[in-house]
Amino acid sequence: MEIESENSKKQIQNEDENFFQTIGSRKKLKTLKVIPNLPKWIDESVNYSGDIQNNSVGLNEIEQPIDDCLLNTLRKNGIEKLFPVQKEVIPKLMESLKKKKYFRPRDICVLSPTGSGKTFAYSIPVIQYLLDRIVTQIRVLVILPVKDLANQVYKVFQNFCENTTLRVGLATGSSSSNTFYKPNADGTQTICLVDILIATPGKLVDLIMNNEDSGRDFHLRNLEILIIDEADRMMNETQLQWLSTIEYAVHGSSRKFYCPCLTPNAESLQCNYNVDPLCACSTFQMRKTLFKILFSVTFTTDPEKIDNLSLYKPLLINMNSSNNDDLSERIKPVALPENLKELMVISDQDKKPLILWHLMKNLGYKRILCFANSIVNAHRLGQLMKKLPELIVHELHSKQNIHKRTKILKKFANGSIHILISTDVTARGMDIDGIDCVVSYDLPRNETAYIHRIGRTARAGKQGTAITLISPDQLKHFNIILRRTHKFSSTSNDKNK
Ligand SMILES: Nc1ncnc2c1ncn2[C@@H]1O[C@H](COP(=O)(O)OP(=O)(O)OP(=O)(O)O)[C@@H](O)[C@H]1O
Repeated sequence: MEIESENSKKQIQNEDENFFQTIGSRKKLKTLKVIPNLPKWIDESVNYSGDIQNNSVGLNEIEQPIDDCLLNTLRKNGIEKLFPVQKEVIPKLMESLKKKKYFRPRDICVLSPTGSGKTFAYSIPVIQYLLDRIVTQIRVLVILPVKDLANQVYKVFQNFCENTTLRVGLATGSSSSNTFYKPNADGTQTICLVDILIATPGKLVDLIMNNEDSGRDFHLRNLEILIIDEADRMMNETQLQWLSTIEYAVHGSSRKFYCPCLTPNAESLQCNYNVDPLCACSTFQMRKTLFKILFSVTFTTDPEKIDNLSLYKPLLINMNSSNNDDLSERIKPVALPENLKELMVISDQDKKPLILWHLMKNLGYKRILCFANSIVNAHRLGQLMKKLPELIVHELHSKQNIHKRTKILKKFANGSIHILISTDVTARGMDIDGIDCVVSYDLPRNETAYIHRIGRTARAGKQGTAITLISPDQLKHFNIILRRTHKFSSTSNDKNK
């Protein structure tokens, strides 16, 4: 009897466990994996190998020839070969831009690892496209998430445009000049002063909106090409609604227009030229279309965010060459720089500053970029490290103004600073020459942050080391980050782990 009642008790308990989740219980419930419903164009991506060592080509070896003045600038900067992303993307963009007069080009989205040369991949073809323009108008807009990055890209464009008649403008919160248009001699018209505008979203929205309010002379009615660098980060800047503001500034109040060829009753149907097939009306409106080009290391798997970009028949070029069957995994960060060595040091929190000192003094690293998770942490560590002998240490964070940050970065690049302790403000896109070691002093929050941090070294095919300092209790979290980062990375990366 007793045994029977024991059994029935157990049975009831098991049934209960199946129906109820007890809060705080250790039992793991199987959770179903959510598979995002991603658009078909991601499945139809064209994949290439991003191997800089084996897949670079000579400057004259691509299908569409690069103009002599751009070739001269490249050679002057010591560039003799085009990296894989440049080899694949430059001819495709040139071809799309050539045909742009007659056909609306497919929008292009490029995924490529950190330090693989994405900036040249978009700057060369758009400058070449503008070389024979007659009237100066803002025709190209490059959007970047932060001032420091916008500054960096501005310098690249300025360098390429030096021996041309093209003018480049910079619109960030701290840019010294905000004059992009001026009145002509008799004051009857306005003259545009820039062909290519590099901007951060906040400043650009401010220029567009204030122009509307106060009648200033800023407009984007002639904009033809929109380049979105660090596209995945830009997709998160939703609070400003920067993309719809730009599109509004280009197209005016309505992006739709009446399409009489599709219906006898013209008023009853509007043809959305973003999604509908080309027709007589849409070709008539061709001048008003905006060619969108996106560059990123990582990409969102959120279908809503992708949809918000309203891309036109997008073509995805993936330099990560992962052929994973799972669509959502294909656009995740997969490839790391080829010559990157990843290391981790398990240490108690109070020993970490000494490890940093040891790396510099005993292991011979010359220039270390060290990441902390907050301004307070960076400042505290900076103050402590400054007390250690024979080390020149500086800190860098968003509370410093852009001029101070630029000055520090310049000093760091020319070797006058040994260790730069930074928040994640420098983690994305910053190209600082000669960093031989990146240290994550605080554990990065996720795999995306980790990939961007370690991507500050081993750039352009060079060697580099990334070291993560972790306390024993962080090991589990760091393992998850590593597993996600290396899930599909190539064997060349695996051997460096
Ligand atoms: N063909 C080339 N030959 C030699 N160096 C190059 C070449 N192309 C680019 N570089 C150099 O490689 C470095 C990295 O380039 P870039 O900043 O464009 O990389 P990125 O892919 O945009 O990186 P991130 O994703 O981190 O922003 C730069 O210093 C650039 O001058």
